[in-house]
Amino acid sequence: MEKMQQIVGRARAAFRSGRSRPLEFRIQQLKALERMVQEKEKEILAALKADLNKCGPSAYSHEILGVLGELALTMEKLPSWAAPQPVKKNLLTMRDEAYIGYEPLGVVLVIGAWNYPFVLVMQPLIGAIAAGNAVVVKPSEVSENTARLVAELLPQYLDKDLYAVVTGGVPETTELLTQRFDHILYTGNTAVGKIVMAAAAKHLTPVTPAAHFPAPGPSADTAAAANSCSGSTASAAAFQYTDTAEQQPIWTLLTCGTSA
Ligand SMILES: NC(=O)c1ccc[n+]([C@@H]2O[C@H](COP(=O)([O-])OP(=O)(O)OC[C@H]3O[C@@H](n4cnc5c(N)ncnc54)[C@H](O)[C@@H]3O)[C@@H](O)[C@H]2O)c1
Ligand SMILES: CCCCCCCCCCCCC/C=C/C=O
Repeated sequence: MEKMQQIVGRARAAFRSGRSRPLEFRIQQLKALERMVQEKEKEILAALKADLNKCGPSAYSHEILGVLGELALTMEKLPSWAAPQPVKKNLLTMRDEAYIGYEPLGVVLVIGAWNYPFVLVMQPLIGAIAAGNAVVVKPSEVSENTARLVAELLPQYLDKDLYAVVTGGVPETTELLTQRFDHILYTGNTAVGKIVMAAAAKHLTPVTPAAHFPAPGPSADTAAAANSCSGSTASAAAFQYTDTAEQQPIWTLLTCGTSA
């Protein structure tokens, strides 16, 4: 495994080149991601089946439609989301052009969890690309087939330097977290959430956690049960919670406003 410093350094250098910023580039990368999900749907579903025995309508709607829906919405709305917002002038600014302009933050780390292993890395990735950031994606090692597939596919469709994938488990995530990121999007249990936030604090990096269901690490059995083909109370409840409380447009978290 390439040293984390090199991976993050390459993403930062690519971000500094400025090429992730133009709206046309961001939309082109999102289109490539859409093409990836459409062309590799069978492989994605096979990985979910191998990891979690997840299949049928539950796998398709959450992990494929969920991602395609996010992509379609983001590509449609991005021009208006990214446009400068005029602000009211006052005596001091009346001779100025006053507006809020949205800027990307830099290099964003996305840490995913095992139970929705594809959608939980793809949705934050979509938001981070849309906002013009470079991204390092760390899929959950527990769903190893999906993690391997994400690592194999993303470089085939996206800018390799701007958007990197790191696979592996606790040692790799620990090493990755020694690096400075400009924002971290973490999904997982609360105990690891505290580790992630403590590591981020050393660099004053803000973290957006999605860790509201404290849970012990899964066994193969619990993973399979929670995501069985027939569905389960556990996965339905998780979906409902997320649907009502967490489907926020992440891009708003990943940009900072500046006003003239
Ligand atoms: N709110 C939501 O949207 C949402 C969505 C999905 C899952 N969840 C929560 O996440 C839980 C599943 O999370 P999990 O933690 O079991 O998933 P997990 O075991 O897949 O771990 C999540 C990530 O943390 C990393 N990690 C694990 N131990 C670490 C350590 N010591 N140091 C640094 N990184 C470490 C892993 O590499 C992985 O990428 C669910 O049961 C639920 O509670 C919440
Ligand atoms: C036509 C229906 C499309 C629905 C797509 C929604 C996709 C959302 C997937 C959410 C997955 C989040 C899981 C959270 C788990 C918490 O433990």
